[in-house]
Amino acid sequence: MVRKQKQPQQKHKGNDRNQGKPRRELVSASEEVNEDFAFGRHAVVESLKNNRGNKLFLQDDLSGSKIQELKELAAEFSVPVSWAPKVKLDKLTDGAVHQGAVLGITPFEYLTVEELITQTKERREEPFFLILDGIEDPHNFGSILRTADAAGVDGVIIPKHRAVGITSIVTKTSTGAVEHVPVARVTNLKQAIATLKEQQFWVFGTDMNGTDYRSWNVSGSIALIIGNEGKGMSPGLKKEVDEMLSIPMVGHVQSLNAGVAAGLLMYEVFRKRS
Ligand SMILES: C[S@@+](CC[C@H](N)C(=O)[O-])C[C@H]1O[C@@H](n2cnc3c(N)ncnc32)[C@H](O)[C@@H]1O
Repeated sequence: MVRKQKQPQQKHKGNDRNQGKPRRELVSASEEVNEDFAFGRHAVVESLKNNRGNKLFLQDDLSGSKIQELKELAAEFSVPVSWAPKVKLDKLTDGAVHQGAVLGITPFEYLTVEELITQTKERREEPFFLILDGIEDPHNFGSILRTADAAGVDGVIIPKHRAVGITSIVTKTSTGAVEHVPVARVTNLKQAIATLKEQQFWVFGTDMNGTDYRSWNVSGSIALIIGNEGKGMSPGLKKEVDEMLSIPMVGHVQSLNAGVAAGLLMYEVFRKRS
């Protein structure tokens, strides 16, 4: 396949650093339950650094250097700190593991596909996007975002309906990668793919009957589609791709976990482009 080159450019989200000190107060955390939250230390740190924090809850019987670091970061970004018992933090996070740190955050800002393309092309000649065709499990999505950040993926495109968005579990599972990987959310993936093709992207699908991914030509601007955990890729989208790819399997199971398949494929691009 002939692949087109793009001009280098520049990036998206900025971190507005505010000054100031956190207020230290002991509160009832239940007053904040209607907010979006990030929890787990890595996720909290990354959300604070990305200036999305509006109130930090720390477990009142914890201390030490990690808690101190969080307090200092909150101060740097003018985020008030409240101390709450573990049981309150458990309530805020629905019993999930929060490591003593829960941050009230502003809602995640999704991009449009057009914004994603424009922003990415400002800094990358040959962008690599991931398209998630109906990933429903927040742990899969979070783990895919974590690998996407590690492997240098330029952006992720998700559908608005019948798929998980950026929830607090996704944020936690991504260990903060959600603050670094731009995510576009669209009402129609077919339309998004058409937009990518207009911009000279090569679009690749995945299932068990495609070309061996080891012979994948990853040059040019590319987008890779990962299918739903149960149904795989929708048949309508398979018709839109330039090529279907498969990861060979020699055992007894019928397919890999979506996050594992996505990880192998993301790192194949990384390996071939490095
Ligand atoms: C659990 S699989 C879906 C299985 C589904 N029953 C099917 O037939 O496609 C979820 C997604 O992971 C990716 N995947 C899993 N195993 C794969 C493999 N061996 N080769 C390529 N992609 C794979 C595909 O994107 C697939 O849609």
